[in-house]
Amino acid sequence: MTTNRIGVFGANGRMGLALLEAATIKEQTQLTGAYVRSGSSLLGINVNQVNSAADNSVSFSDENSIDNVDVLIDFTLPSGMKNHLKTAVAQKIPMVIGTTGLTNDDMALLHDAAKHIPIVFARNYSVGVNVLLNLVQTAATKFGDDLDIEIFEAHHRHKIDAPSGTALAIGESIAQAKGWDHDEVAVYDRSQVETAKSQNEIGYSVLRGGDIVGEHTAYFATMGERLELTHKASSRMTFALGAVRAASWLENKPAGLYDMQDVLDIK
Ligand SMILES: NC(=O)C1=CN([C@@H]2O[C@H](COP(=O)(O)OP(=O)(O)OC[C@H]3O[C@@H](n4cnc5c(N)ncnc54)[C@H](OP(=O)(O)O)[C@@H]3O)[C@@H](O)[C@H]2O)C=CC1
Ligand SMILES: O=C(O)C1=N[C@H](C(=O)O)C[C@H](O)C1
Repeated sequence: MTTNRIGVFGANGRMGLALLEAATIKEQTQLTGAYVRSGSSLLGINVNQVNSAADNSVSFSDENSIDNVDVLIDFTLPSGMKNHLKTAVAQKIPMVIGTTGLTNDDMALLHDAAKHIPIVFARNYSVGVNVLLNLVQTAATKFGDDLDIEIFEAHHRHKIDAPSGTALAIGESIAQAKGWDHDEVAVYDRSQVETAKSQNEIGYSVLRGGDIVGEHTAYFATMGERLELTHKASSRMTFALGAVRAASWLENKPAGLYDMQDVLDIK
């Protein structure tokens, strides 16, 4: 296997820093780009000064000057991701994207871009959550119709989007198995719904606090019993190593939109 040269957008972010380390320590990959915004005070500074586990031959550089990379990784915000996507398409460089909080319009841009370059997009790069996406489909269909489905997620105090991308992916996976339109069955705010819960709903609830890396529980509750399927991430390196694995998997793939279940071959 050849060595993939990896460039990381948003390299100074929480995930960015973990990705610099993951691309450095994986044998099949080499970190060659640590991209930050134009004007960042980090430009020119060795990445090793910010994360001592990251390759000390690389310095932070401007996100508008990409070269010497085989694949780009983006865990930023939707506004950043859209710009980075344009750059990747213009330079025909495959992308791994983990940014959440995307709108339907943003998703349409991803689908368009994937006509030109191969892209892996996943709202969670852990193995556990991608297995969970299959398990919830089994749970949702093995109980009868008298079933209440709720999804709870907890994250650190800095997280902006809610519910998390992973919570929505779990809900969409359940909706698909039930033959439901997710947008029609999702309930985000029960305080405004002054009726009892119906069984054709997926309810979401959210906690934000401290340094929680990411926790998700899908509840399947009926009369007399309740099944709870929980995933807990305890390190961002889990996501970063998954994303770097996806970057290696992308080598020689044709243009198209893939996800982490494709990478893990568990669809
Ligand atoms: N799919 C998955 O497995 C996971 C996904 N995530 C997602 O990754 C994203 C980032 O999370 P996290 O690292 O915690 O966030 P941070 O806030 O720590 O980092 C965000 C990074 O994005 C950069 N950025 C933001 N806006 C722009 C822009 N318009 N142009 C260029 N760069 C920009 C920031 O740069 P600056 O400092 O200059 O603002 C910073 O480097 C979130 O959407 C999160 O939900 C997180 C973990 C796992
Ligand atoms: O913002 C985070 O931190 C995370 N975001 C992703 C999400 O929105 O699901 C994945 C993970 O849970 C951490």
